Amino acid sequence: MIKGQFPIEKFRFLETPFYYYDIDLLRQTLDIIKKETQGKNYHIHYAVKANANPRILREISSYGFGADCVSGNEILRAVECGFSPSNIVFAGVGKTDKEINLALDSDIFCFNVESLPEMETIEGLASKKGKRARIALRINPNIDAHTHEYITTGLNENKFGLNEQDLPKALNFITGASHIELIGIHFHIGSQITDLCAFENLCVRAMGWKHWFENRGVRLQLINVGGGLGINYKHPNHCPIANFESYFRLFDKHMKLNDDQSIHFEPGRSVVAPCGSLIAQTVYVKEGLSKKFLIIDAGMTDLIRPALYQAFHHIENMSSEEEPTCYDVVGPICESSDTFGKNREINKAKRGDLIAIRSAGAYGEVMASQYNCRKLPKSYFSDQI
Ligand SMILES: Cc1ncc(COP(=O)(O)O)c(C=O)c1O
Ligand SMILES: N[C@@H](CCCC[NH3+])C(=O)O
Repeated sequence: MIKGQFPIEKFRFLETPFYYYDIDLLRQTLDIIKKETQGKNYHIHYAVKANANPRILREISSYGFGADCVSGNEILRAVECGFSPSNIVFAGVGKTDKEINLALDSDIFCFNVESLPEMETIEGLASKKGKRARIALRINPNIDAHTHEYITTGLNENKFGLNEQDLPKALNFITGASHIELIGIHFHIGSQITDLCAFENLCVRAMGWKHWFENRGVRLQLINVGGGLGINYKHPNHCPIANFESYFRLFDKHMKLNDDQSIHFEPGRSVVAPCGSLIAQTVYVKEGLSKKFLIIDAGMTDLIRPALYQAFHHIENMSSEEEPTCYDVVGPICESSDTFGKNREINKAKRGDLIAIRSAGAYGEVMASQYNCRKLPKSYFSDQI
């Protein structure tokens, strides 16, 4: 841990557990994304699902970026927090009529369509309103993203997107429809992708589909390559920002588009994960038969990723300078999977010590639950405490 990185003295007055967001780090990350995409035909739609905290959303929207939403409520939240509807894309395999109507009334930029029946529904609802909806077809490219099986999305077995064999039917329907306009194609192959080769494969596949459409007389305005860029969960202090330079350079190199065509990106985790930490307090240090348990007051209800995907988060004891000791770090929830880390070397702990679970800014606070009648965690920001 970098000394002085967290305002521990201030933390002592706050009820734990809570999320703490480093706003400077978030801004540094957003600055890099802006720098890497400026002057190119690149558009960013931040994936709201990763963190929908209003303060975080306002920071991101203030950079002029768009939003990628996956529910009607995310659209409402994004607009409330400063994102322009004309910069919102709407994905999801189960868009309801109510959500589609909301998106049509809000005049969002584009629906990322995931099935033939969804496309027919959008056509029908847009027709009733006398509107024309812009759509991009989400294609399942059958690419292995080499990430955890629960967060891979672009394989044939996954529920997302249209399969190759659906595309002629989709195109046929669009040709005869007067209330939808096909403006692009969309992909999202998975999350926490650290092997950039997966994105290279995606570029090759996307260019293939672009030609497929062009050969059928369809000129696409955009290719949306989704999100998925991973971060370094092991070393949050050494690598606090995702490798955006290499990521965007890869698309510069492999996507050959015309001047009037653009690439859209939907990063989530890479934008917000590093800036968030879950701060907890040590309730007990318990000697087990063969191990020591560090029992903290945060649980899987506050951060479910370790329980759900065996995800690794770096854990540190902010209150101790003593020699590291090996602990299983666990929460108070009545589930054995309520474990944040096993066999972790952490500075020797005592009751009351403050513990930081790092890189928790994405899919942390948004996935919190109230199981065991727990309170939802609060959030604090580096420039406000
Ligand atoms: C369609 C879509 N776009 C973007 C994202 C954001 O992905 P990530 O947080 O990995 O960047 C997701 C989530 O995996 C998604 O499902
Ligand atoms: N919630 C997952 C990622 C899912 C991304 C959404 N498709 C995580 O914590 O890693």
